[in-house]
Amino acid sequence: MKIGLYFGSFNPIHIGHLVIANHFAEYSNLNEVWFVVTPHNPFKKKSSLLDNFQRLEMVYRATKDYTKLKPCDIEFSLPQPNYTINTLVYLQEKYPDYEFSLIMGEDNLKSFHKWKNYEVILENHYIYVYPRVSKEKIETQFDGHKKIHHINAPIMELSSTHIRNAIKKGKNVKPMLPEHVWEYMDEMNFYK
Ligand SMILES: Nc1ncnc2c1ncn2[C@@H]1O[C@H](COP(=O)(O)OP(=O)(O)OP(=O)(O)O)[C@@H](O)[C@H]1O
Ligand SMILES: O=C(O)c1ccc[n+]([C@@H]2O[C@H](COP(=O)([O-])O)[C@@H](O)[C@H]2O)c1
Repeated sequence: MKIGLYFGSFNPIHIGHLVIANHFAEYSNLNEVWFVVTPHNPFKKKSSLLDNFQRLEMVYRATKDYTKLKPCDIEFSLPQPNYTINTLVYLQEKYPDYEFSLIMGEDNLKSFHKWKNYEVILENHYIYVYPRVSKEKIETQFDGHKKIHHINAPIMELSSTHIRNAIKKGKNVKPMLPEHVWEYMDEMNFYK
């Protein structure tokens, strides 16, 4: 079983995330894509984050109609901030027969050399990188690395930050969110 791990805060999950995950589920050799909801990204402040379970609930609602896309709460029970290496080691021990790969945007690859034990991650896992912002490839120290594959996926310039700010200003953000997520956020008055 080949699993693509798509890590993020998902505060909230939006159409950009869903389009990417679905692209990998449909056009790569991955059997499933798991959205790993991160309680605390070591590079981000935790203060603006919605509760873990509410972010997980949004991922659950976004993926429930897609058989190959799954929410994953594995990081909720691991030490924080959440270093990806710890999660990968834990998952590999729990599912020894699965092959876990990472899915990340080109923006994240630029700072990947600052991640804890990134060399160990690269030794043991493939990384699938998709473009962000422009179709022109961003150069990094990982160019040509045999474990890193660049995949041509659709670009949607959306971000959770933009969505949260727009909601605060009273703007309509409905088209940027999976329908069930928008309904839940609206009902719960999130980010207002
Ligand atoms: N529009 C998008 N298209 C494709 N990938 C995205 C998009 N937005 C974010 N990602 C990627 O999704 C993963 C999880 O992202 P994250 O939850 O941090 O979302 P974000 O929209 O970047 O959030 P924030 O604005 O709060 O930083 C990261 O790998 C990030 O690069
Ligand atoms: O392991 C690390 O050192 C590390 C450093 C920065 C980010 N990450 C993980 O990368 C994921 C996506 O990050 P971001 O910046 O797009 O929110 C999230 O799950 C973080 O925990 C991991």
